[in-house]
Amino acid sequence: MDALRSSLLKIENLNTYFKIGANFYSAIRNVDLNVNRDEILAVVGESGCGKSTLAQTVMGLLNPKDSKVSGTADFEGTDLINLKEAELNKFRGLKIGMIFQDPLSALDPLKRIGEQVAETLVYHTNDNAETRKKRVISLLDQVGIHNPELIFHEFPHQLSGGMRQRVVIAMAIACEPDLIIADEPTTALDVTIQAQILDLLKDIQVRNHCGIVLITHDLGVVAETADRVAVMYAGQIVELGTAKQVFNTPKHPYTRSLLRAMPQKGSNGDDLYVIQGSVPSLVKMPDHGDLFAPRIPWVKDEEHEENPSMHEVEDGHFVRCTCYQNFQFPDEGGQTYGE
Ligand SMILES: Nc1ncnc2c1ncn2[C@@H]1O[C@H](COP(=O)(O)OP(=O)(O)OP(=O)(O)O)[C@@H](O)[C@H]1O
Repeated sequence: MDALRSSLLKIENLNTYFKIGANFYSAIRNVDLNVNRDEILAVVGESGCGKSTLAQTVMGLLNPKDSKVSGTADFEGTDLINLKEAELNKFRGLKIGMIFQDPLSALDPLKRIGEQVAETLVYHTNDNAETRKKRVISLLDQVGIHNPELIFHEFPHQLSGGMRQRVVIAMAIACEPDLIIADEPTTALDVTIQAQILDLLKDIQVRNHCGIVLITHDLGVVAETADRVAVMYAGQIVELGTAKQVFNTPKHPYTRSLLRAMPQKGSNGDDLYVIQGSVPSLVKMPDHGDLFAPRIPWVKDEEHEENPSMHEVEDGHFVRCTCYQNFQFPDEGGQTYGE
């Protein structure tokens, strides 16, 4: 199936550094990632792993005064990384739609919904006002807003959180972009609304034949929605595969830890696994070796590669570092591991 999907975005050797004090520190490290048409690719990891920075780097949204970027992000033949702002604006909204976590901050409180959804159309099309209005109402309808003519005239504060996120999605799909980048699109919503928004994203992906990058810290969201999954830790992809591969046969200790830390149905949470430690700040991040090693201290040094590389463990399923090969959690015997 994957071989049939055409590549939309090809990220190669992408590095992002932030200036903190007098120095630059790595936030994204040598990321290689393909996003295909007709797929939902989830990027998962704890807070601070670099998911948003990856999206912002690709979209040219970082402040050049405190960041540096190297590598390429080839979108249908154009490298987005070194594009000037004016050139990037031809892609944003038209070819690539963006959905952010907090719909309220994505919307202007002083503008009516219809006007805001129309803005992308004003920028990218020559439609007259009447055609635009029809299109906006159709878009509101497509994202599941039941009374689009009425909502067209309302202000953001008059809508619920779920409705506002539907409006933001309508804005993102207004020009039928080939790629949608959704950064934690359901995090600010309650659980039942989350499921509806994920269903909507899936419908849009199928209907518009686009590719979607779904950034989330919530593996539950991924299991329901994604075709492929990239697991990020400390700015690196540590595991990549189909959702089935990553969920059914997870390899990297980080992926396995995230899955173990997921609440299970019927559990009261008492037996929830807690991953030791936390994602280090950029300043404290080691600059080589297996960056997850400090959080699995029972694994002997020699089990890690000095410069962990990606290994293909089955077709399309990649894992970083060799430490996955014998990895066990302490309650599986991991503490006596290697003795
Ligand atoms: N402008 C910035 N200047 C300095 N450091 C930054 C900047 N933006 C992000 N960082 C740091 O880069 C790392 C990655 O952050 P990022 O927001 O990309 O992670 P994330 O996985 O998306 O987490 P979250 O879901 O909490 O946003 C973090 O250590 C963060 O503190």
